Amino acid sequence: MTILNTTGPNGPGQNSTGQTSTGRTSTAPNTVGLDTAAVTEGAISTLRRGLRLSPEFRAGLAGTLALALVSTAGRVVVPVAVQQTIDKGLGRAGGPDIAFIRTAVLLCAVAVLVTAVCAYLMNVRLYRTSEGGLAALRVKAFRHVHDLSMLTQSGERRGALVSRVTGDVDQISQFMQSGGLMFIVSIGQLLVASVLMLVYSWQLALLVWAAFLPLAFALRRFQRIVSAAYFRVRERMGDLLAAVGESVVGAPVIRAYASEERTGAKVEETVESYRAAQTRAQMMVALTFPVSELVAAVATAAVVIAGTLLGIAGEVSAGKLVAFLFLVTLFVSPMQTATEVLNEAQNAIAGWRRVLGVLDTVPDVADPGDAGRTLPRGPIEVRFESVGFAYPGGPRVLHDVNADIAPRSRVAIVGQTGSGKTTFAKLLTRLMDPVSGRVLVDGVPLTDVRFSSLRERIVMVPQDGFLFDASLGDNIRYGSPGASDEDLVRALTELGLAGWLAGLPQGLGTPVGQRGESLSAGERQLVALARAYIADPDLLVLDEATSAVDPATEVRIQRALDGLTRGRTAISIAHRLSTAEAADEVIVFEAGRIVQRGPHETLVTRPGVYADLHASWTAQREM
Ligand SMILES: Nc1ncnc2c1ncn2[C@@H]1O[C@H](COP(=O)(O)OP(=O)(O)OP(=O)(O)O)[C@@H](O)[C@H]1O
Repeated sequence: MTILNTTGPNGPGQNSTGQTSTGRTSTAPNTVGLDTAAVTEGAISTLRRGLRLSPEFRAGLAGTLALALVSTAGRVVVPVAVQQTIDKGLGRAGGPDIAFIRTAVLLCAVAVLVTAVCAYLMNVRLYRTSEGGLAALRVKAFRHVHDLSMLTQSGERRGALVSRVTGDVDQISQFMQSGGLMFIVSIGQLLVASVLMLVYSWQLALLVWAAFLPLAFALRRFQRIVSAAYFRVRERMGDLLAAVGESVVGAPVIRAYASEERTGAKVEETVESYRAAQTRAQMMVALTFPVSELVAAVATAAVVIAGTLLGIAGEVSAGKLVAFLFLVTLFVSPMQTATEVLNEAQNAIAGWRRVLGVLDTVPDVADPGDAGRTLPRGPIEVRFESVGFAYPGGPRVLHDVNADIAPRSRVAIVGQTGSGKTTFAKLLTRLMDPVSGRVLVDGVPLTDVRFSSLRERIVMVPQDGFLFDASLGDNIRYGSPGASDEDLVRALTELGLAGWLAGLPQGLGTPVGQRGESLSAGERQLVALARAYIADPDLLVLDEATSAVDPATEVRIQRALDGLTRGRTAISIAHRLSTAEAADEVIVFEAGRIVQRGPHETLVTRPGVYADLHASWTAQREM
């Protein structure tokens, strides 16, 4: 089935057993809304799952880690050189050994150079790997969004959905490229400094660890609080994007009703919420800076005092004590950057959770895939068997709907607003699955038909045929990507639209503008009909547009509709009296039930819902 106003083909994401790309099995096929289970998941588990899902991030990690090790090992060269220079060069029994000092300085210079080159190479590798991983993650998340049903998508505001695929992935990017880098270097630095400290003086090493151990534990606990704060930040960003997006898309309505003030206030509210959440999170992180500074100062003072005492007792040489002070600085700086890394990591994990929230969401309308059936070509027969439907969390809106629609028949669906017509059409095109009963096409349950076959055979033309910011020809071609310009011209001619095409300034090349704004409402409908015609489906589901058009366009639309529906099964949600009159059969809905069906001529003579609707249509037309 194809909804001709929306997207291209669905991307992969779910297999025939109902598994998502993350490997979770669906336990609630009717679940809608994005998965929020990840919110309660631990940081490490999120990180692990995220990395498992994006193996690209791990590509060449061993090489990068080796470079990180060399570049961090190089950092201890200076303290070692200082220690050697003092103890062996300057403190030699017979006076300073200049040759030794020169060699030590030279070796030190070479080591520093090697360290710098390794650090550069490590950066380059990290950037390459992380950008590759992020691009793959974006594509994966985007494709999965398209696998989700309309119902799931409508549970999440569009802007927030966009933010999950863009902003949230960016947060991961920042961590992978700077926080992650700092993380690797910091761990390496901590290890190397610790080992050397142990070699120089185990007593002083224990002293430094004792000073920092409580801080390490405190940071671990603190991480959870910061994590929750950053999750709120990401949520507020989603709200902000949704509000801004809505205000831009709805700009004409906002202007028409002079509600700029109200809309502005709403957007400002989301900006303010984002600011408050971000400030709160950053203030928490900022608190860790002075605390770690304090601990560093205490550790340095303790080393100076204890080191001096050990020196007097002859257990530590002057060179080792000076080198130790260098090492304490090396040990302290990862502790301080840990807060920064924590900041980046929490942000990234919050982002990752939201991206995983998309990927974890099981598509509730599943493609049977290769296990599914392919429908043969030819006019389609439709059958609704005791179909019931309720939107998530809502009451039943369709009750025990039974209907048989013969191949090639033109059926008009009519009823008061809210009576269930669109819901009926959505079930027929498998945008949603019934809560009870089943829908069959050519005797095959819709749930057994593979999406590719469904899209080929069934086409839905919604009321507001969405047009992409491309040429008229390209918009029509969405119905059949391989169609040539000649095919398009032939299709338009067969629909009686050759005159209209000839009147357009650039013919098929005419740009339609964003959402087709350069065309009139009637012209947009013509494009939607031509798009459906070129797709050549066997079952057409038309949600008739309600927008008023001029009489000439009305005639064109009617002619195009006749051409489009000829020889196919066509089910129209009729908003026009003429459609119901011209149909082979009319199905009348009231409060989610089919209350009447039959030809217009019969129904119009019987007292009932249809006769009442017809009377009010006729009265309107005569006004
Ligand atoms: N996405 C949704 N979530 C919750 N309830 C919905 C949703 N869409 C429709 N409904 C409800 O389902 C019922 C049937 O709606 P439906 O859109 O099928 O009516 P309709 O006959 O097509 O109306 P209209 O002629 O105005 O388009 C209504 O009560 C409506 O409020």
